[in-house]
Amino acid sequence: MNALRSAAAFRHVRIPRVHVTFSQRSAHSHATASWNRAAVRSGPHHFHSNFYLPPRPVPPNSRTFRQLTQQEKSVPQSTTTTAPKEATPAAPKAAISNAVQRRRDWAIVRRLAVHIWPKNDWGTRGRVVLGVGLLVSGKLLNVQVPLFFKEIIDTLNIPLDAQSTVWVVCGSVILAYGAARIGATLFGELLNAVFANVGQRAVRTVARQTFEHLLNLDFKFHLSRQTGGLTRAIDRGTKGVTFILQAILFRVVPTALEISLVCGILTYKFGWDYAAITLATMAAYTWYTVRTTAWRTQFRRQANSADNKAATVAVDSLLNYEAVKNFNNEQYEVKRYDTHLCAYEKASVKIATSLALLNSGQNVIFSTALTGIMFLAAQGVINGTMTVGDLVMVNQLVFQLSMPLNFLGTIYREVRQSLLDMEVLFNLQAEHTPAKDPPDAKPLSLSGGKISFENVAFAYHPDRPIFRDLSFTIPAGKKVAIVGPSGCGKSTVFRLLYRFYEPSAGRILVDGQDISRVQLASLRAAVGVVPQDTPLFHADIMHNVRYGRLDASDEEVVAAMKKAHVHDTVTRLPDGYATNVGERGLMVSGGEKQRLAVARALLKDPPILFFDEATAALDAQTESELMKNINATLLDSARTSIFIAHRLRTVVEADVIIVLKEGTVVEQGTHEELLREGGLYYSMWQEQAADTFSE
Ligand SMILES: N[C@@H](CCC(=O)N[C@@H](CS)C(=O)NCC(=O)O)C(=O)O
Repeated sequence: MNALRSAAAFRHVRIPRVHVTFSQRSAHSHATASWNRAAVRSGPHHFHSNFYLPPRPVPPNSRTFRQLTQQEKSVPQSTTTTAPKEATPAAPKAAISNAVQRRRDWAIVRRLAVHIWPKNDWGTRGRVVLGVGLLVSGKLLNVQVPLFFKEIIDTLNIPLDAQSTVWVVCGSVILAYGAARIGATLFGELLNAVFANVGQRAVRTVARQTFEHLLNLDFKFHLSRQTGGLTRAIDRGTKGVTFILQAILFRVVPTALEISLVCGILTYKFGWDYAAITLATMAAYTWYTVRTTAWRTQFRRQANSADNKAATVAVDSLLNYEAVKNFNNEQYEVKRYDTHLCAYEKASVKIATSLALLNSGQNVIFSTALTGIMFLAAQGVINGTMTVGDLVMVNQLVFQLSMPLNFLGTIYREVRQSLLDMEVLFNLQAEHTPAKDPPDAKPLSLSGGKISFENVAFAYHPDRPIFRDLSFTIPAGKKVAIVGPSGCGKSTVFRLLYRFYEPSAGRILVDGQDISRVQLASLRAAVGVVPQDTPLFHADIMHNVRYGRLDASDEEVVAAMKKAHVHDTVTRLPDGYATNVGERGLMVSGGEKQRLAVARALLKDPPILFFDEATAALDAQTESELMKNINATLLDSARTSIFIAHRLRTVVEADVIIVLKEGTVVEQGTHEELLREGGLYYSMWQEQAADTFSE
């Protein structure tokens, strides 16, 4: 039981952070290069290579592990970092029956199987066929090793001629023994190499599909989700894909094949009783391992939770050290920290002691069976029905099975966790399907860009309606402003026109076509926006502006930047257009950002252009400069432009001003007409004029 002993030697008292190679090895190489160093989980970049296995939270037991709280599910951190707090998206519902869970797990495995045997991908299929060939050949060679060993012993176990040499007696069998061992290992490693591609392709496809799906989801979804949670779900889910594929392809299938081969050889050569003992041992071993691992999982969960809490206390106290010092509370904080360390210590001790119990139990079951088999075989030798070589062969055949089985518990635990992570990932795709174009949808055909809202009703929350019955028309090619007090739904007009949201009643028409019946992509291509807060990528200025039209040449970008009056500012920067704007554009001032947004819109050159409070964050001076630029560059007679504005001075030149209040149009006309009317617009104007005066 070398392998079992070597596993015990590698035991970790703390939750293990282990490096391992997930490769199928021949029996003896397993005993030396222990699985404790074998990769049990790998990320998209580490399908076969060594990698860091984070101490992950694991299912407490198969009955209740779906009920883990989010906190418990977060990846435990070292005690000097804060545990991630964001919720994992679309977590599976709590309290589902075992049968339902099993069905879901199988559904996930079936979904993965599609990637192993993808339609029309003959390259991948070829690799799979080759891989299966390598797998079977490797295992066939592996079971030959004890057979050759038997031959060697039996040939030597007869009175030999004094002149005989090893070459004459059993040289060729010894060579065959060595070749079988080398062959088994080589085939195993080749299998790894062949399947690396299949596994990585599956990971890439799942990650790409999820990412694409998330980008296609509507506004509502993104507003209600934390990005950190989403990326973590993708990360963990794709790691789960790798792990499950590896576990099935390199652990479960080869081990099952080896058990069948061993049982077949034993039955064929010595009768069914050997095979019966072997099979019964495998069943008992598996049952004990699964039960004990499920029970042990609670200790890992407790340790993870204590680790997270200790980290939270440590970070909190260190960040607020001033408060700690001001009130002389160092000892109080240490005590708080130590409470969690104590819980961690207790849980870790239980992890170690229960691991000893698991390993001991596994060893007892296996060794008992091996001892029983040795008794049977020894009796066979005494009876003359078996040779000494047969006894050695039976021993080695069964012993070889202990190598892969030594990590059964770990694999079981990790497979369950991977299934959970993948369920979260696949639920993201299944539960939030983005709206599709109707089958008869045609591309939007523009003839000027007239926009009509007809009796539109809409609410973000059912109890707080934004529009009840909104109707207005924006004439083609005109410059129109939508104004009104905060919360009157000005910005929602754009979100509905861009179909970020769908109205609950009424219609929105562009040049007489109902926008819900046209192809969404064509609608969005026709509408551009200069938003209040320009989203900038963590990239250089050239990339950020080109985002308006990805196929624009450098010259076109520069021309747009010149029109937006920001070219000179950029060329004065040491790195010019190659200047990185920083994470979310933090390196760029508000005014520059707006100009970049205008340049982007100029590149897109849409027939309908929205300014969604585009200048609201700017001071009066920058605002008036920018408005001059906009008027001079973006607004030609061919373009319908809509200004959503809070500051009325930016819209005095508009052809039509629509005044909204509580989700309906209360006034409409030119600036002069509305002032003459003396209504809401007039009072807003007076109010803002007074504010400007006092400023
Ligand atoms: N024989 C056990 C233990 C195998 C083992 O030693 N696993 C390594 C990881 S590859 C370990 O460090 N386990 C720690 C633990 O299970 O707490 C099993 O079947 O799971």
